Order: sequence, then C-alpha cells, then structure tokens
Amino acid sequence: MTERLVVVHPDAAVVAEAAAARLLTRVLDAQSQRSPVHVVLTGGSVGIATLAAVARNPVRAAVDWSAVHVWWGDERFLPDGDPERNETQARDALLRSLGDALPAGNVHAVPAPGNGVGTPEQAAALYAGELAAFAPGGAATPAFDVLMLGMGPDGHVASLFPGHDALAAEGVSTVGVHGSPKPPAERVSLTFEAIRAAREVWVVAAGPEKAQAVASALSGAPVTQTPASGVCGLERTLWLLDAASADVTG
Ligand SMILES: O=C(O)[C@H](O)[C@@H](O)[C@H](O)[C@H](O)COP(=O)(O)O
Repeated sequence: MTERLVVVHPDAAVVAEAAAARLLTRVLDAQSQRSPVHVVLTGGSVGIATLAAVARNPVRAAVDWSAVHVWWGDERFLPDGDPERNETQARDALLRSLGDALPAGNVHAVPAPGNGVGTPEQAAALYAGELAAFAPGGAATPAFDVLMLGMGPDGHVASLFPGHDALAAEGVSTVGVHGSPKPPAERVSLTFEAIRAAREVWVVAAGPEKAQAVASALSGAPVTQTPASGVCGLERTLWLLDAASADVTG
C-alpha cells in the first residue's frame, strides 16, 4: 500500500536542500538493503538545484556511487552537450564533481539526435532497451529507488503534458514527444507505467505559478488535465513544495 506525504518548506532554496538531504539519506538506506540503487533525475530549476545541493552536501561522501545508477525521467531531444539538455545540466550540477567515483557506465543518458538517432521515437526505443537491460527478469525498467519529477504550471511532469497522447501510452516505458508547450518541442519521456514502477516518486515544485496545479493534482484532477495527478510510487509518493506552491489561497 503506497503512502502520500506532502511536505512544505519556506522557499525554493530550502526545497532543493531538503530534497538533496532526503535523496542522500534515501540512497544510503537503500544501499544498506540492495545493490545497485537506481535514481531517476529530473530537469527543471528545482530538480537541478537539488543536484547542486547534493554536490555541496558532505554526506555525498558516504554514498558508494559505484553502486548507483542514474537515469532521466525525460530529456529534451537536443544534441549531446547542448546546455539545454537535462543531462548536460545534471553533469554540470553534480555528476562531473563525482568524477570516477560514479562510473560512466552507471550514467544512462537518453540518446541524443545523431549517430543513427533521427527522431524522438528512435531515442525513446533505444532508452527503453537500456532500461530493460538493467531490469530484473523480464521487467521493463529497474525498480527505481527514487524517481524525482519537477512539475510545470500546467501540471506536467517529465514530458507528459496535458492533453497529449503520451499520457495514455500503455505497454511501453518511454515515448517520443512532439509539440511540447515547454521548449524544446521534441522530447523523450518515461511513461506513467515506468514512473509508477518506482518505489518512491518525488515531486519537487516551487513558486506561486505552480499552486493551482499542485491543488489540482492533490485533489485528484483528471490526469489529462493535470498529469501530476497520475504520479504514484509503489511505496511512497512524496511532494516537496515551497509555501508559495502549496498556497491554494494565493
Ligand atoms: O525537461 C524539463 O523541462 C523538465 O523535466 C520538466 O518536467 C520540469 O521538471 C518542469 O517543467 C518543472 O520545471 P521548473 O522546476 O523549472 O518549473
């Protein structure tokens, strides 16, 4: 039975620091029970600020990064190294600072255009194959220990946007996305099926512009209208919010 926890912090900076502290503790707890541990990162300002906070936190030295695998919940379909790629921003914020402690083979970036990848669908198919290759017998994805998601003002999570076909994808772990209302238009995203395979799903959000979507999601709005309403972890769904995004009276 999954539990839902909503935690409100004073501002975005504290949300990122708290998410970072929780992430480190969650990884350490998981490492005391199993190896490897799988973590799914998110793009967006709060998601990346969380990674920067991990990089600054001395507790990062307690983690056996050689037994951590890093994935992405979504990726902008942009060339390798493009500063707007979630992967680039994660490497800049945290991964590069870990050096060889985090083996290159443990970082599972979504394929970029080029090298035979011409469409988001082709990148999505390759990523689905990588997810399956690291999954327990026959599963589509690893049992992610923590899957982090940012949330847009429209309630999108990963690259699952209101009214888009990707919301209804079934039997697949990834999808190609076109016509994203948040640039760039072309993306790759985990599906809800893949998101719900995570032991814990964390939504990190901050800012008054998110308050309506937070209220809609927490009140169970239709997923087609507020995709964040559809996120759920097998064991826990954690919402880490700042006061402004949690203020439905705003
Ligand atoms: O590729 C992306 O843009 C992100 O994965 C996206 O899902 C992001 O997390 C939300 O849009 C929230 O972004 P902010 O925290 O910057 O509002």
